[in-house]
Amino acid sequence: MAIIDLWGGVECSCNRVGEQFFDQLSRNGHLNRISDLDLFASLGIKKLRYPVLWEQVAPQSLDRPDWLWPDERLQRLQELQIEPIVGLVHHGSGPAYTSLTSNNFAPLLAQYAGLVAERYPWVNYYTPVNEPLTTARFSGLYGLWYPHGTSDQDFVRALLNQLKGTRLAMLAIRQINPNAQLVQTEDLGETHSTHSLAYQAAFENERRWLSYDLLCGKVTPEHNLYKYLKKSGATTEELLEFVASPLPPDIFGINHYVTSERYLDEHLSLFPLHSHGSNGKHKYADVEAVRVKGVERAGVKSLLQEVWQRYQSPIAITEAHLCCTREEQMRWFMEVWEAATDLKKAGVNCLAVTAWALIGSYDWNSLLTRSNGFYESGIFDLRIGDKPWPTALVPMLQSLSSTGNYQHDVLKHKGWWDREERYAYYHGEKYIAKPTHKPILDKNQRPILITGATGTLGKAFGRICQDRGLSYVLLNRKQLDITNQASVEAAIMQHNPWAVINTAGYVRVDEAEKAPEVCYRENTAGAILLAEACKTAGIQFLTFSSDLVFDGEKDEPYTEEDIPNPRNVYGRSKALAEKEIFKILPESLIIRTSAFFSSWDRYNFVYFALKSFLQGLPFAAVNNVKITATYVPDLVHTSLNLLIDQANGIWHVTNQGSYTWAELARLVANVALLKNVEIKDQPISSFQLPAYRPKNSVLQSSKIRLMPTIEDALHRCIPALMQELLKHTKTLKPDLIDSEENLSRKLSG
Ligand SMILES: NC(=O)c1ccc[n+]([C@@H]2O[C@H](COP(=O)([O-])OP(=O)(O)OC[C@H]3O[C@@H](n4cnc5c(N)ncnc54)[C@H](OP(=O)(O)O)[C@@H]3O)[C@@H](O)[C@H]2O)c1
Ligand SMILES: Cc1cn([C@H]2C[C@H](O)[C@@H](COP(=O)(O)OP(=O)(O)O[C@H]3O[C@@H](C)[C@H](O)[C@@H](O)[C@H]3O)O2)c(=O)[nH]c1=O
Repeated sequence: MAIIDLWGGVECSCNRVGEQFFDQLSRNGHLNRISDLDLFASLGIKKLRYPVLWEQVAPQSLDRPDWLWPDERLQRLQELQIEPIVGLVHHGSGPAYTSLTSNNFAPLLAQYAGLVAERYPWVNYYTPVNEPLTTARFSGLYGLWYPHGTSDQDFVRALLNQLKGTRLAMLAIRQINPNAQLVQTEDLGETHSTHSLAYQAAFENERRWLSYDLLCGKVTPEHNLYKYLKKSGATTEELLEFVASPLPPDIFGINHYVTSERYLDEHLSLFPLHSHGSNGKHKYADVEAVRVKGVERAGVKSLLQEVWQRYQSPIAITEAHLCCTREEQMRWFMEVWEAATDLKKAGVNCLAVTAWALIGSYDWNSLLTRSNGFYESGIFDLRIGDKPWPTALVPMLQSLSSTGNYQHDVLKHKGWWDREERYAYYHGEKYIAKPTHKPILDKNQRPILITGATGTLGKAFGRICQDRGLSYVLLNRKQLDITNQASVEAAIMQHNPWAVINTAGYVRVDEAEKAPEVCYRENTAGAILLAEACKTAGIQFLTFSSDLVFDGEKDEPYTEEDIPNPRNVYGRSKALAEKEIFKILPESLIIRTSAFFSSWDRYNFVYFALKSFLQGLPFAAVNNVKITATYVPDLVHTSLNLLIDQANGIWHVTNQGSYTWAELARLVANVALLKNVEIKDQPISSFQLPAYRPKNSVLQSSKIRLMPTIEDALHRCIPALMQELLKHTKTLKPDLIDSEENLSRKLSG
């Protein structure tokens, strides 16, 4: 039985930048997808942080509120027996007829809150203003959000108005529902620093409590920040009003992120420009403490203990979310859940952990100041399928909400925030962590078994499993010959993997025409043997197929729904493998992909083209065959996410975009900033290749929309590839690169 509750929350920030409102609900589509609520209910959540946002219900004036959307949604939550924690303002500054520094903000918010309570008198939990201190920092101190203040005066005014608004809102709500509870959320990350900035860290470590201290009436003239507030424009009356009639939160909601703890350092040159700032006295960088070696982070458990000791009131984690790969998201949530559960067992009144950003969020990497479509998946991923795709976190949360426990092999390893490779800074120096390269990362963690250790894809899986803290065994042909049943069964017996990834195969397309039996043995018979062994062992199986299963007669891209009709031996061996594998193990995951490129190997078209260009040699390229190309690291990351999500069936995973080989060669030259390269466009027939090549083998996925474009991937690949080539290319033609400055910019990526 779980001793704490699982809550959920939809990322619903609606912040204003200039005259533009950035609204997550329309970005993540929840605004028009009520069916999400049923998905949320399937997680076993008891409460849902849910928006009835002021900016959306009464954008023009409080006289003409539009209740259509919240009526429908709150009614559905009642039907689903999910208790809403209603949020009225989420990183916003209110509708355009008010703002965080306007004196009408608090009374108007209270008026709106009263209207909401009248409409939904059964609602018992409210967060009138989410994270008032964070919003006041971004809107009043850092100038990022409206009204774009950059002073202590604006910061304090914005903070006090939000807290006065919260107090008055709860009073108005309790006129209607006296039992209504205030769930006050805040991000309380501790600040660390160098010795010389200890004073600023001490100030910030006091300031982080201000929302709670003010609401609890603790900010008396004796409070450490009372003078600071007065100096920054707060009046004695408004401060003493909080003391006279405190309105302490009924539940202290902590929004805690791996980046919440900060580190201040005056050695600016060490840190990226975007982290530089100042307090008017010193210039310093403000970075996430998790990246700084030698900084002892408090961590979520001690933070929750600190809140408990300070306020002795019910607490809950009201936002737990990590922008990262599946297994890391699972590890982060599990760490927070275990911390809360342990504290509950130790007598702390810790109520729940909230799975935040259930359907993900957009553009937090720009602090919600730009619409670049940078998406972070949540418990559900919006980039897969035609409805929110249940990631591997769904079965985890379903188990936690019912039993309080969950087992998965990927959880038996530390998260990146606890691994050496996280460090980027150390004692005033840049710090490059020495990767500790060992496959079996944790003896009692069952590995992923990867075949094809000497191959392009096999090696890439090894590297990335290491980087992601996923235990793996990478076996070469001697250690596991996929065409030999005894060898396959022995390897599975010996390593007891939780999944098998087959990257082994015969890829010499032209030679296959003359050696069909070897090609079929390695691409078909071998893959079938592995599928049978996985079926017997009851474990997951992932293998790779190719765009060459198609005949190329279609003018449009091929999707997963298209019927294969291979025109060469290699393609036929792959198509047959697909069919036979699903007969044996229908839950298999088969990823069709095409035309690899990476900076980790030299047997790919991008490498050949770049090498010719740098040698000033003409490069002959096919101009009448259209393909999609695939950046191997992107393919591996996506494949691992799909495997951990227990996806099955056929999936097309390539980078987005389609080119002829000649067009791809030109794109490579452009991205590498090379001019005067000689590309000779030639029809495929001129290459007289033994194997037929379909004139169009462009792959597109009707299921997945998360792979970056080919151009974006080339920008990430070419700097390392150039480094590689310049190291090994004797005959470099300098005039190719239009300026040294461009060469160094290109090489630095
Ligand atoms: N390259 C592409 O552009 C591309 C595109 C679409 C799909 N694919 C598919 O992706 C997969 C990986 O391709 P890749 O480019 O990484 O190929 P690769 O570099 O040629 O590697 C193939 C690997 O398979 C191993 N292998 C072959 N037969 C084996 C056997 N009987 N037992 C054990 N290992 C065996 C090879 O070992 P040895 O070194 O001992 O021969 C080699 O390590 C293949 O299924 C391929 O069809 C590739
Ligand atoms: C080397 C080279 C190739 N090409 C063209 C001709 C070929 O059709 C094409 C690629 O040549 P090859 O690498 O031999 O690839 P290929 O056509 O055999 O490629 C295939 O390999 C299979 C393993 C994969 O499953 C397929 O997805 C696909 O990538 O590029 C040029 O235009 N100029 C060149 O200099």
